[in-house]
Amino acid sequence: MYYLGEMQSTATNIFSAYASVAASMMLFRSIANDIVPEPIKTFFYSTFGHFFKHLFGRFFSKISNKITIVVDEQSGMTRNQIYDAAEIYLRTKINPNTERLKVNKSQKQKNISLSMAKEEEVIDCFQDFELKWQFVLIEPDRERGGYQPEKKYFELTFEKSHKDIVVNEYLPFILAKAKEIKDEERAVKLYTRDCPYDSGDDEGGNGAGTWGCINLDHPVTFDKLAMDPKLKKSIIEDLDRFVRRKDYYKKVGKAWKRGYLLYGPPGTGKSSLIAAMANYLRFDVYDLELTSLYSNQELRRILLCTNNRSILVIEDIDCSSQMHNRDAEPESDEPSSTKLTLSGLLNFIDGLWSTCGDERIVIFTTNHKEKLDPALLRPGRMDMHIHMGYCTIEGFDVLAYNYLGINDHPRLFPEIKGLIKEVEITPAELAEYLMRNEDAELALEGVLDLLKQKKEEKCVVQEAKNESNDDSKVEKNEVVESEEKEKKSKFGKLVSTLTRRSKSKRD
Ligand SMILES: Nc1ncnc2c1ncn2[C@@H]1O[C@H](COP(=O)(O)OP(=O)(O)OP(=O)(O)O)[C@@H](O)[C@H]1O
Ligand SMILES: [Mg+2]
Repeated sequence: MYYLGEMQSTATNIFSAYASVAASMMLFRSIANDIVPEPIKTFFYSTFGHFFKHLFGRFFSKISNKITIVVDEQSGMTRNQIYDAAEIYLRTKINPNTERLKVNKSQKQKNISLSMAKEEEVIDCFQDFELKWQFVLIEPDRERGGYQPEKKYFELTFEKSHKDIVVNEYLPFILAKAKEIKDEERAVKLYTRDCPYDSGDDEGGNGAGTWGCINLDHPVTFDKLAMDPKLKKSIIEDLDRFVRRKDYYKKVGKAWKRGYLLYGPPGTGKSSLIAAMANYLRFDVYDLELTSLYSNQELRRILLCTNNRSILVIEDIDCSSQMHNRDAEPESDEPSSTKLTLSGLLNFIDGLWSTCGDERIVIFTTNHKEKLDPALLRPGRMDMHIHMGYCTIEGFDVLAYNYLGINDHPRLFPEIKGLIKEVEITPAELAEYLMRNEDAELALEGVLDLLKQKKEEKCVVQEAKNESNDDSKVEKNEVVESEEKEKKSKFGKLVSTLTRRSKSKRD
């Protein structure tokens, strides 16, 4: 047996006595296995039925080439990471016929999880061989009194020939898989500066008074977002590529970070997209309100207190940059290097800070891309510019399915879709109307009325425009006419003056 984790020291002589007995047993079993021919074993099995089959099965399997690794809960004074990883990983392998399970939920977990109960076994497959996990719990002997901790460990049994693969590949695979599951299960956090709650998180990085956090219980996911399907696909691919390219970023000497600029009218889903990204990657979100900051130094301090695998969000960057163009305040006597400026922010994000952490995403949002400082739009600054526009037909399909659970309505869908092509309507407006009635048909009628109203408004605006165009044409014509009249009159005057002069000359 191999012991991973804490090795309890026992008296050497007891151990060696045990070892020699065990060795003799092994030798005896091995000889027995070799000398008892297969037909005799089969004869025994068929003749003495289940009892002997079980007995001999156990006996002969024990002599087979199996090895057992013990994965203790503790590794010295600390927890054994392999034990923790195995516990998480094995939850996904629980056999449906298992009769006893344990149920768990910690504060950091989103959902309830099940794990193996005492003495339960789980069979796993790796590459092309089988492994057996058994959970062992040794409860304290109450009669002995005094403090005795309970002892928990897993026994992992497999064929000896696979020992190297298990140690070098299977156990690292379990560590990686458990991390993936843990990330998947942990609640995504939303950090803001004005949140009164502390994270209660001991992962470090959150200086007291710097960021408070709550769970980001935003239910939005990519499939619920109404947006251009190609754009959605390209965003998901971009995120996937980003997270799997750690080595690539290292190789090309770039900080492992990515920047997105989301722009579009209010209510088109910029904030929803950020939440969908966070839920997809299971990254925490740091929502930074620049108006609450007064200097580049403060910004630096704040940003240094953010964790890896996170999204830093600065919404309405056009407003923030205007507000903090503090160089424009002539009466301010702060040295310009300490004031908060957009260039300070960009330099920090692009500069050394970006190399301090891993898997960082920065997202800026704006309703007015055209108002942005060109420094922000410079190629290479934000890796992807994402336009969130008015609702399209595909977007409506997503919303209708999401809010009403329907894919079609023979009468209302065609009319609604026809109007969606003609008018500008945000997904937020549509969502609001789709939610107004539980009855799908009534909700769709509401949407149709809204769209008709929008179309009417559009027509009125168009007519007004046309009229104002006509007016300006009329005005233009009038101006031309009056100018011509004036010219004519001037010409007339000139003619009459000249005629008068020539007349007088003649006279
Ligand atoms: N593209 C979308 N897909 C699905 N729902 C959407 C979409 N856009 C908006 N919504 C709905 O409208 C609400 C408001 O949208 P959201 O806050 O994401 O818009 P925004 O673009 O961030 O607006 P603002 O520019 O005002 O910040 C969302 O909670 C969601 O219910
Ligand atoms: Mg928003």
